[in-house]
Amino acid sequence: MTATILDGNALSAHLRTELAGRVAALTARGVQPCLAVILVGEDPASAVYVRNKVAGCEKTGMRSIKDVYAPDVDPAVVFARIAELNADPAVHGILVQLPLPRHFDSEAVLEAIAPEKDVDGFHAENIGALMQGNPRFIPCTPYGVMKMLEAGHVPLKGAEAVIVGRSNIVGKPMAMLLLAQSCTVTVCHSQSKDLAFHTRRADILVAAVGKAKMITGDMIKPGATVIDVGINRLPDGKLCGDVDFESAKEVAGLITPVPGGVGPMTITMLLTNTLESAERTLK
Ligand SMILES: Nc1nc(=O)c2c([nH]1)NC[C@@H]1CN(c3ccc(C(=O)N[C@@H](CCC(=O)O)C(=O)O)cc3)C=[N+]21
Ligand SMILES: [Mg+2]
Repeated sequence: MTATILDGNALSAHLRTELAGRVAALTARGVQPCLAVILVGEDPASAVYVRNKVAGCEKTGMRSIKDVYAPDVDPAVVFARIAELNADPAVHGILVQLPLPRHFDSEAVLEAIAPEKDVDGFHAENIGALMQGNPRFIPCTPYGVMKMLEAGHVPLKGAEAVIVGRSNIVGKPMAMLLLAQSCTVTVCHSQSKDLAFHTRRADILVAAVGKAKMITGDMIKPGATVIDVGINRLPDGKLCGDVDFESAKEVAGLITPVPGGVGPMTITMLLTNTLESAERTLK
């Protein structure tokens, strides 16, 4: 038996059709959702992601603003622009693409974004609200993973969930969301002693480490749901995940591909957060 694929492109297309309807309804009431994206520097992968975000806005009827700065820009210029976007009532979401160049204090940049426009969900206030079980914006990648688990009818209550990776962007918020759904959650990381011992116990395995193909079939419990958050570019230019898809698909019950899995869902949830931010302005 080979695993059933959880198709992030198909689920995204479905969700974005629903979003477009809500965007049209809100626009008819005089509020067109608007996302502002700030990109500093010319990292080609970042440029692709930002282009996908802007295209996602266009296709769902949202407005977008894209500000691109030179890699050596004075951070004060970016802080001033964030302040301007914070104060602009026509802007509902602000995203500063990460990673930022080294002369930036990334944390300070994220904290400068108005929490009610922080559609990434990275501001300390929003992370705190998520931890308390009262989220304002759920970080887009873990939010997309939860939607994929829902679409796959994956049972969560009491399930053993193992997350590999402890980043602020994926691993930590992922743990909070799965915990809120009553999974038993284990978070593994680079210092974990016997990684395979943990991963083999997982009913739900989330790989978010950034190491190509590091999760192999022998590390997976038969029938498990395997969610691959990794996006690694191989020397030949091809994208691959943190999971070795070829061996994993022979063991897993459900699996997400790369590309076409979590990546497009991340953008779909960004659009969702932007729409919801705009909807809240009418409440
Ligand atoms: N402030 C901020 N927010 C982010 O959400 C954020 C960020 N910074 N920095 C970088 C990461 C990465 N990320 C991706 C989004 C979409 C795809 C995506 O669309 N992937 C496609 C393939 C795209 C390609 O061809 O490269 C796929 O997996 O099918 C990937 C990665 C958002 N990030
Ligand atoms: Mg990590």
